[in-house]
Amino acid sequence: MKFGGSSLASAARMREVADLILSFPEETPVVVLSAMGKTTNNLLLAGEKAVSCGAPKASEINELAVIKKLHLRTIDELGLDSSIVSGFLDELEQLLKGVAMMKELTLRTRDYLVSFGECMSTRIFSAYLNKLGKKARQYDAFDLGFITTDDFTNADILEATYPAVAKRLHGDWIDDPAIPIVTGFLGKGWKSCAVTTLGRGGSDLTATTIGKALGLREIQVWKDVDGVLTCDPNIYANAVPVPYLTFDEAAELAYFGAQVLHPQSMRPAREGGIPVRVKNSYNRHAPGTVITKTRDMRKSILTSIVLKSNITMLDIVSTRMLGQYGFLAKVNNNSLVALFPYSYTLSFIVRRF
Ligand SMILES: Nc1ncnc2c1ncn2[C@@H]1O[C@H](COP(=O)(O)OP(=O)(O)O)[C@@H](O)[C@H]1O
Ligand SMILES: N[C@@H](CC(=O)OP(=O)(O)O)C(=O)O
Repeated sequence: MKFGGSSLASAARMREVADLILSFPEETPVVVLSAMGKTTNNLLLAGEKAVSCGAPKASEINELAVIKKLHLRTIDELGLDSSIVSGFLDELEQLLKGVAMMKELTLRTRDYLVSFGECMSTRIFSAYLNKLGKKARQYDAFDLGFITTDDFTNADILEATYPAVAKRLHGDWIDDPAIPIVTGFLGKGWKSCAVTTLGRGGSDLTATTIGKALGLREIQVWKDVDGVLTCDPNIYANAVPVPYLTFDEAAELAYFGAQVLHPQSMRPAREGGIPVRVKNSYNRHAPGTVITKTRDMRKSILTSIVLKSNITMLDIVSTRMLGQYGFLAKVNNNSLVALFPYSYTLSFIVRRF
């Protein structure tokens, strides 16, 4: 079960999520959590401000105060001990001072900086479940076996992750059963051994990776909408849930910008043949969207519409392309979104910078 930042924005939401998990007493879920609310955005903003504010002012960055307030208030309202996060909050402040001194925020430091969000949310939630009498154990994905490429801010999960995660979670469960509470979004670079992140929204990928590693029956991704909708609800308020999708359809929607799922997250589920259910933590009885390998295609012609902004369409027309090959190899495809090859026309859709 994965819960995104929108499901964990406050102490009240944490209570609700705990209640939801405990409402399946016969299940033994693995729980994956994102950072609370908008914490990742605030950490990134704080990092950017630190670059230019000068070391003495780093402690006064507004986003740092917002992050501190949210986490300390949540701990207080849940009746937990502030020592759960105080070490992280102190270190975060030191890190921002360091960034301010260096006047530089590398991609590697950026990943370390944002990791504080998931490290804190999982510790708070795990402590809360334990307080409720439900035994839980917190895991940092980078210590659990999530091994990634060293592409900071957009790392890819390596194959070695699956056996490593399975071994650790099985072993711990046999030794001392407790609900695992795992940080989403984070990994460990295989060469650098530094904290990496899986790209924005990467906790969905953490969840499907664990699903495949353990061969689970189902992967549930809990959001703040009634499933994957026919359109982004911020663009069209009357969008309705799509009850069934295939992995390919969901991956395609995510790739073309439907923010609801991480673009890579369908891959492990597809490889493991594990259904993904997208549910609403604010409306738990809504059926949501079930994503599987195949579905009945007879009823729907159009599944969902994605709007992608800042793109340009380029048509290249030349009769010299007829019967030729190797033309595409010469095209710089760094910003390529889609390509339509015809006999002597190439239509490109590229990102606008
Ligand atoms: N086609 C779509 N279906 C559902 N939600 C969408 C779609 N396109 C964009 N969204 C947005 O995605 C949000 C959910 O994704 P996200 O914010 O990543 O959730 P979480 O933080 O809970 O993981 C919704 O609140 C909605 O605004
Ligand atoms: N906290 C990270 C990872 C994530 O998956 O978040 P969410 O589940 O809230 O989209 C982010 O904001 O990108």
